[in-house]
Amino acid sequence: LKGRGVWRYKDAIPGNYSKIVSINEGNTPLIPSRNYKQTFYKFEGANPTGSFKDRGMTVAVSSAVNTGYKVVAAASTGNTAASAAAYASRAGLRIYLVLPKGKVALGKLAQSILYGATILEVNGSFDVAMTSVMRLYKDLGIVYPLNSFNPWRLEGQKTIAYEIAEEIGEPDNVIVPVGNAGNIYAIWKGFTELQEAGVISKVPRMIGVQAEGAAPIAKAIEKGLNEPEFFENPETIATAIRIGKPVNWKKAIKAIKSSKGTAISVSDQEIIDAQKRLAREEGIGAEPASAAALAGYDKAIKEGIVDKDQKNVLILTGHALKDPDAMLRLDARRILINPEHIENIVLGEIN
Ligand SMILES: Cc1ncc(COP(=O)(O)O)c(/C=C/C(=O)C(=O)O)c1O
Repeated sequence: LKGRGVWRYKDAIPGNYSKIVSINEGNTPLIPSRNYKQTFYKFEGANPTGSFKDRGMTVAVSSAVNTGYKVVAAASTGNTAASAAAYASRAGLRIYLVLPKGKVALGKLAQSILYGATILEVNGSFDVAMTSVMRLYKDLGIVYPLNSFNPWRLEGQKTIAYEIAEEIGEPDNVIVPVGNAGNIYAIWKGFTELQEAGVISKVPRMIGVQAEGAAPIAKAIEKGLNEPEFFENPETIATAIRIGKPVNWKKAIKAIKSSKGTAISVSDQEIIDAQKRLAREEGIGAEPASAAALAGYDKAIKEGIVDKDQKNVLILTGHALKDPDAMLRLDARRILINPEHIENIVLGEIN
C-alpha cells in the first residue's frame, strides 16, 4: 500500500483510471472520545470540501473523465452538490446541480456557487430534485450521474472502512447517519471485503441513524418490513438527511441485516443537543446530520442496542461550517461590553 487517502486503496477500487481526479480526499482523523472507553469519531469533515462525499466523487468523476463524459449532474441536499462541483471543476467538466429550493444549508449552497456549478432549484424535497435529475440520466442519457446509486461513488466511500481497520482493527459497532442510504452500505461493503481478504475477522454491526421526520429505513427495520414506507414530506433541521425516498434503501437494509445491526431514529432536539455536546465536550464541530450519529449512539446505549464499552466508531459525515445557521441558533454567551470595563466581566466570573 502506498500514499494516503482514497487512492491508497487503488487496487481495491474497480476500473482502470488513466487519469485520476483527486484533491487529496480521505485519510481523515479518527478521534478518540473523551467520554467513552473505546469510542472513536471518524471525522469526515476534514475532507477537501468538508464531507465524506469527496471519497466517492474522486472515483465517480475520474470514471466520468475516463468514459469521455463532458457533462455531469447530481441532485443533492447539499454536500453531494458541493463535492461534485469541486471535482467537476478540477476535471474541467460542466455540472448541473438540482437542489431543493430553500432547503440547502448555507455553506453548501455557497460552495456550489463558489465552485461554479449551474444550480437548478426545484420547489419540493430532495426527492423531487432526484426525480427531476433522473430524467437527464435516463430519458436523455446526456449527462453522467453523480448520485450515490452510481457504484463508483460507493467504491470510494468504502475506504472509510479501510482506514478505520488499518488504524484500530475491527470495531464492534459502526454508527452512521442515513439519508439516501449509500454510505452505510459502502462502509459495510468495505468491512465485508476486508473480512473476505482475512484482514479482519468479523464485520462490525452497522447501526443506521435517521431523523424522526425522515426515517423510512429506521421505520422499516423497526416494523420488520422488507420494503420501507417512504416519507412523502420528510422534515428535519438536519437538512442533509431530509430524504423521504432513499435511492439505496435496498442496499442499506442488506448491510444492516447481514451485519446484525439495526436502524433507529432520533428527534431534532436530540440532534441539536448532540451537536452541542460534540463541540462543547469533545471539541469536534460537526453539522446536525453528523451529530445524529451521537444522538443515535446515546439512544442505542440507553436501549441496550449497543454496549458503550465495546469498540465503537461514529461516522461524523460533515463539518459544522456547512450549516452556520444551525450553529447560530444554539445558546451563545455573547456580551456587549464597555472595552474599559472588561476586567469587571472576567474577574466577576472567574473569582
Ligand atoms: C452530512 C451528511 N451526513 C449524512 C448523509 C447521509 O448519507 P447517505 O445515507 O449516503 O445519503 C449525508 C447525505 C447527503 C446527501 O444525500 C446529499 O448531499 O445529497 C450528508 O450530507
